[in-house]
Amino acid sequence: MWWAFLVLSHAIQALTPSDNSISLLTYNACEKPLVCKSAIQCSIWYNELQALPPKPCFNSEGYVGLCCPDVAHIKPTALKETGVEELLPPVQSLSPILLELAARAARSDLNYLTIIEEILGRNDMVMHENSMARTHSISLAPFETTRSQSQKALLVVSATRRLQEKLALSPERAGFALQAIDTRLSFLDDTCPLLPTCLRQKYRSFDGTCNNLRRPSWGSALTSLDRLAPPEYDDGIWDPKIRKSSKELPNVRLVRTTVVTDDNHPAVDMTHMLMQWGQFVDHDMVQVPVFQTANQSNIECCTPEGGILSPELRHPHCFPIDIPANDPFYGPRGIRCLNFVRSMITPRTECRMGYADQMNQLTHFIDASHVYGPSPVIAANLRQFVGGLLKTSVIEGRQYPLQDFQGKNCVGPTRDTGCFVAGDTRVNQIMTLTSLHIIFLRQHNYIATALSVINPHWSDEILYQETRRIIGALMQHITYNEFLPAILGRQTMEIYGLTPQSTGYSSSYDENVNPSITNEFAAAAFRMGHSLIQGSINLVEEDGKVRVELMRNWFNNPHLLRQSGQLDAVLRGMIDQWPQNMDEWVSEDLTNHLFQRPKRDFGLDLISINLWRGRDHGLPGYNTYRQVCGLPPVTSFQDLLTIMDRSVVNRLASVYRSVDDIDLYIGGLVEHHLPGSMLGPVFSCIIAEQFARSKEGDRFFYEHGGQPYSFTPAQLQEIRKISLAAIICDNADNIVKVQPLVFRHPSPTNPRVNCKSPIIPRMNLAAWTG
Ligand code: HEM
Ligand SMILES: [Ca+2]
Repeated sequence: MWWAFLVLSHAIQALTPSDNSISLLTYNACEKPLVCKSAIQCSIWYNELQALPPKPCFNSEGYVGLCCPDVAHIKPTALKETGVEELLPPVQSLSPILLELAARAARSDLNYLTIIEEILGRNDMVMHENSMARTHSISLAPFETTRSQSQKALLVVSATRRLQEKLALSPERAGFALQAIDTRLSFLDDTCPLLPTCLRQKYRSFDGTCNNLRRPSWGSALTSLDRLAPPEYDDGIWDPKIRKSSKELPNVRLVRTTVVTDDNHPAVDMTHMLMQWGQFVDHDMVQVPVFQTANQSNIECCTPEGGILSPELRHPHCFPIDIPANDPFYGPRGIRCLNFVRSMITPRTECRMGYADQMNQLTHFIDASHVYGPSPVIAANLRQFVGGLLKTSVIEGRQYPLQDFQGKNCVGPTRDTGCFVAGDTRVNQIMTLTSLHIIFLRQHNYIATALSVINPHWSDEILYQETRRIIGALMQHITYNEFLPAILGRQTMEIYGLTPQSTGYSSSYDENVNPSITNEFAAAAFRMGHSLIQGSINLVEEDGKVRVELMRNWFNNPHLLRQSGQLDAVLRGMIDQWPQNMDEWVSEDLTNHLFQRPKRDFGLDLISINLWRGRDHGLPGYNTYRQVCGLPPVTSFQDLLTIMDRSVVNRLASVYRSVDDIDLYIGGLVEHHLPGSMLGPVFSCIIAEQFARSKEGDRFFYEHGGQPYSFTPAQLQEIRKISLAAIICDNADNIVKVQPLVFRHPSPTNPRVNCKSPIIPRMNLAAWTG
């Protein structure tokens, strides 16, 4: 074992009180194969280090660090693109007349949809302004450009359904065999997305196009999610999955109330900031919008009294969640329906007919699109076009994101003072998330200003783009260096080639790896973060006094952050408070009170929504993904006893008919964790595979060398010094002490230190002198 080499001398506690004053004369060498690294550079080994008395040392630059192993690398294993042709059944010879008929019928289906929308609109079947469903729809609203893309996919789906009817194909064959038909050959040629022409630009495009020079649309905004396993739509094409082996699946709310309860099981080694980073990076990676009507109204599927709208009054994209009459929470309140609108779909880049795929309206890459915006138009609105800076609003001398005084997307006092505007529309969802948007905005302006001093000759454009490139790299570095090791554990990191290097370039860019977000990641596995959320948010004042706020009172209401000292209180709270563990216990603030409106005592249920979203996307069940992940499938509930707690298995068995019916989300949520990880094997596999493709498939990934515009080795070393701790120290209003690894709870290995301490290194931007 590597740690057998550790020679234990000083305890780190001895260092912390006077950490600024340690003389370099007390330099400690590390015994090989250990090397002296700052805590942030040893984040990946945190679990092992914590089990041992720490050995402080000074690295060559004078930073106080820990003796840490030099990380070895294992070959990455992201799935390679096999090429559509290899997957397709032999091309069928369909007559051009049949194809034309199907295409024309599809166009009339779409016209029919417009007529239905008109009639529903005229009859006032629209969503109430002040409803919890409205708050939900804010999180999932399409951009203006999104709709036309989705209309194209609706045409392809309709034409596929018409062909299915005509040819009397089974659902199994319809979704797959019809992929053999290229829409460009079939009077649907206008549904095929145009490919951009690419130049070798130094900077990422805003919409992610031209990252892959051979496949310019890979990973770009408005393209489809990829799949690890083929969908199981009810009709094989796009109808939601409502049964398995001809038997109806259990009601999702019943699954949620039977299996998921609210109980306090905190992860005491971690902090709530871990949860919050998860959501922050998620909002860089994926947003699947839901349908709105042609005039951009939100779709309502429930009656004002809480029942399900009758089918003739319901929009065709409604997929309302049915609440059992005897539901312990909603039952007594007379609520029998939770609003749910289907996810938008988009044509696949290969322009094939066949089953539907959902759309990601963001760039799939981790590129800080949530800071800058996922399109040139959105990005331009957020820029000052002076000095490389982003626009801000200044409140009592402090920088905040822009405010939208017209929009009515917030509740509480924020409704009158204006919601914040950032590169992602979910910025106001919960103030802990908003606080990260604020400090990343400030970090951008801080770096742009520093670069303008170093390089007075740089134009606004160069200052902006160079800073944007650094911020994108920081997002990636914090995610791979601090966040993923805490979630996945070191072993999974290494198996999937996710471990950041300590020096040099990575050579893992592979133009055959599709960087797209997978449907399994977005609609199930990464929603594991919902289990980490604390229903109460701690706010810690400068003097250590703690105030507690219930999350249910703060959805889309970030006004508190405008008040002096409150941004710091939220940030201090997050690096102090534990998160909940990833398991079947989830806070009631999310499972009964999500987006609760003022003066109400109920909201939505995020876990039911997650399960329903999986069925909306046609995701196969948990057992399928055991096989996708190389694990043996289970054949009975008995088999699950080695994988989950007995009480959970009993509860699953009481709602699901067969183990094959278990939804991916609930199965992944309740698995026993892998050693050193917060996740079980199936979620680990889906999440690690995603981050492998997000690395290997991203030409601009910060560690990649060999690209015409890779960071220089010196710049890369500076980026490697950065931690979320440093970003908090530099951009909060007045936070003076943090632990170096903010996702980990303070401990002797990770003690709170002064922000100015050399234990928390900073980038030296002189490496960008140009
Ligand atoms: C207070 C915290 C959070 C709230 C209120 C929240 C709420 C939501 C809501 C309402 C949705 C849309 C559900 C749907 O209609 O399908 C969603 C989606 C999602 N959430 Fe969260 N979430 C939170 C934290 C997190 C965290 C910590 C993570 C991950 C670590 C996460 C990952 C995701 C993912 C991956 C999606 C799917 C995104 C998409 O495909 O568009 N969330 N969340
Ligand atoms: Ca992105």
